[in-house]
Amino acid sequence: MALSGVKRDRGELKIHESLDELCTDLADYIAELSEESVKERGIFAIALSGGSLIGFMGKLCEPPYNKTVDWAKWYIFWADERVVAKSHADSNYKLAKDGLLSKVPIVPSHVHSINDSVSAEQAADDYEFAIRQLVKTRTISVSDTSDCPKFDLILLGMGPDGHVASLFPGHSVVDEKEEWVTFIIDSPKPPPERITFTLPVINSASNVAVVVTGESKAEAVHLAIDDVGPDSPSLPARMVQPTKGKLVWFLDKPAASKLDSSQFSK
Ligand SMILES: O=C1O[C@H](COP(=O)(O)O)[C@@H](O)[C@H](O)[C@H]1O
Repeated sequence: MALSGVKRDRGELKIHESLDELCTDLADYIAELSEESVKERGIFAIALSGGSLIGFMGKLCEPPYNKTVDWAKWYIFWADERVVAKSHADSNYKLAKDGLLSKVPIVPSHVHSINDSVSAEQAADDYEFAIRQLVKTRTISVSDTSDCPKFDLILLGMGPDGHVASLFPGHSVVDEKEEWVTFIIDSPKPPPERITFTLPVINSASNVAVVVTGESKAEAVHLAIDDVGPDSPSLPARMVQPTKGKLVWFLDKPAASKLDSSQFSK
């Protein structure tokens, strides 16, 4: 690993020499959290994102992880989803199914995807309702500081504009405080209709990992992590600040290339 450090208030930074190294480190991290969570409460409730993230999780489908991870204890959710058919190329569910879920022995009834046959608003309401039922049975834990669900792990990607899940910079959805799951119908990145976890839910998780690669995202990484002062735009990625949970950034060197390394504490 090129550099690993802790940045005050911005969590742990893991900067990798290569994508292969990042993928191995990410698989180790997820496998360890799964083991801890299953030991502690018999369940691992994990929320995925779409985009490049799923490809980076590919090593979980290979030895040793495909045999050592307790897949039967996994419950799968999505931190954001596009409101398209599950068979559509833009579907985050399809991406995860093709790249991960179909390759490991996850219990089909543990996979909680959205209702894709209703409006974005209804899909968000239905998804929040489903999560509320699973919080009642403690399949998903509950935060002790808010009434929010406490996922064992939420995995996020980040766009070059600094969006995470489907929380886009300057969109009112970023300010949503009441709902657990909300919707947008005017996403600046296609497709336009999406549902997304809100920041209170993301920030109530036990663990949040943000996985970012490539030079095109270096400026957003800098704005999301460095001490940039009050006049800089506050990106949704910067608002990812788990209240009690642990935040880890998985970066490659190009994505980390604009970080102010003098601000690192090793
Ligand atoms: O639209 C989305 O974009 C982000 C970032 O995707 P990436 O391909 O640039 O990694 C993703 O995390 C989110 O889930 C997705 O809906």
